[in-house]
Amino acid sequence: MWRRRGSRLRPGTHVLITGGSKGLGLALALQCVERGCSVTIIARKQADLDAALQQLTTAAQAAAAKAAQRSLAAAAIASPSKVQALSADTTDHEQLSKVFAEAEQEAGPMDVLVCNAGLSLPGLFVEQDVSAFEQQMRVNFLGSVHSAKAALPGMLQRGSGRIVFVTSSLAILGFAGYSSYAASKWALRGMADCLRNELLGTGVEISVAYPPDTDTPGYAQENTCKPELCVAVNDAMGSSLFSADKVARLLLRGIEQGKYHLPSADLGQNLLVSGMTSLSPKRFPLLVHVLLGPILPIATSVFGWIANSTATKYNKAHGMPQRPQADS
Ligand SMILES: NC(=O)C1=CN([C@@H]2O[C@H](COP(=O)(O)OP(=O)(O)OC[C@H]3O[C@@H](n4cnc5c(N)ncnc54)[C@H](OP(=O)(O)O)[C@@H]3O)[C@@H](O)[C@H]2O)C=CC1
Ligand SMILES: CCCCCCCCCCCCCCCC(=O)[C@@H](N)CO
Repeated sequence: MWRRRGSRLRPGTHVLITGGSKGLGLALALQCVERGCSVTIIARKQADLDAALQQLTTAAQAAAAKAAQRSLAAAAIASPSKVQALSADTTDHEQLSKVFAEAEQEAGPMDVLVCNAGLSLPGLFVEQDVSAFEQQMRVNFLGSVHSAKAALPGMLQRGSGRIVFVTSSLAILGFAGYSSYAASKWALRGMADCLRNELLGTGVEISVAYPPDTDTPGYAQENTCKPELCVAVNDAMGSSLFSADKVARLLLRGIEQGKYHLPSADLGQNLLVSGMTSLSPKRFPLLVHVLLGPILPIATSVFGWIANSTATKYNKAHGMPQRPQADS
C-alpha cells in the first residue's frame, strides 16, 4: 500500500477554498479557522464574500481567544489567523492566478487547495439545453482544472501540498435528472485519479470528496428545478440530507488523515466508493472487501434494482412512450 502523508490543519497552515462564500465551502472555511489555519476564500459575488469574511473574522478572533485561554502557542495568542476573501471566477485562469498570488503574498504559501466551487442544474436529458451541460463542465470540471493548475507549480517547487476535489455522490453513481451534473463530476473524479498517480513521490497529494445531499444555498437552488423523476429515484434509495457542518467535519478529518477518498456521512456511500473499480487506493482496507465477498455487489444490485424499477414505473405512469409490446 502507499504511505499516506496527513495534512495537519494547524495554526499557520494556509487553506484556500474556492466557492468559500457559501454552503459547504463556508462550513469548511469556518472549521479551518477554528483550528487556527489561515484561510482564503474565493467566489465571484462581493456581497457574499463580505458577509462570509465577517463571519470568518469573528470565528478567528474567538479561536485566538480560546487558544490564549488554554495558553497554547504564543503565536496564536498574539495574532488571530489570517482570513481573506477574494473575488475571482474559477473559470478565468488569469483572474485566478492573480488572486492566488495575492492570497499567498498575504498568508504564505498555499498548503491545501480545496476545489469546491460548483453548481448543480438538474434536468431531464431530453428537456435540458446543451448550454446546461456546457456550464457545469465549465465550472465544475474546468474551474477545478484552472484552480489546480494555478496552485500546482508552487506546491511542486516546495515539495508539499494537497489538492482536494469536491465531486459528489453522483461521481460514483448516476440516475435520472443528473446526466449533465454527473458528467461534470465523473470528469473531475477521472482527472483526480490520473493526477494522483502522476504526482506520486512529489510530496503533492490529492484527495477526492463525494458529498451526499447537503443543506446549502446551492441545494435549495437545485431543488427549484429538480425533475419529479429525479426526486422519486432519490427518495426511493433512501438518500438523506446532511448539514454542511457535518459533511465539512468528515472531509477535514479525512484530509488530516491524508486520505485519497474522503469519508462520507453515509455508510452505503463509503462502501460504494470503496468498491469502485479503479487503480486508486480502496476507501476501506482490501481485507474488508475480501471478507465482504459477494455482499457488496449484491447490496449495490439491490439499490440498482430500486432505482431502475422506480424510473420504469414513473415513465409508464407519466406517459413516456413505451417500448412496443411483442404480439402475443
Ligand atoms: N449541496 C449538495 O447537495 C452537494 C454539493 N456538492 C458540491 O459541493 C460544492 C459546493 O456546493 P454547495 O455548497 O451546495 O454550493 P453553493 O451554491 O451553496 O455555493 C457555491 C459557492 O461556489 C461559488 N461559485 C460558484 N461558481 C463559481 C465560479 N465560477 N467561480 C468562483 N466561485 C464560484 C459561489 O459563490 P459565487 O456565486 O459568488 O461565485 C459559492 O461561494 C459544489 O461543487 C457542489 O457541486 C456535491 C454534492 C452534494
Ligand atoms: C451498498 C450500496 C449503497 C448504495 C447507497 C446509495 C445511496 C444513493 C444516494 C444518492 C444520493 C445522491 C446525492 C446527490 C448529491 C448531489 O451532488 C446533489 N445534491 C447536487 O448538488
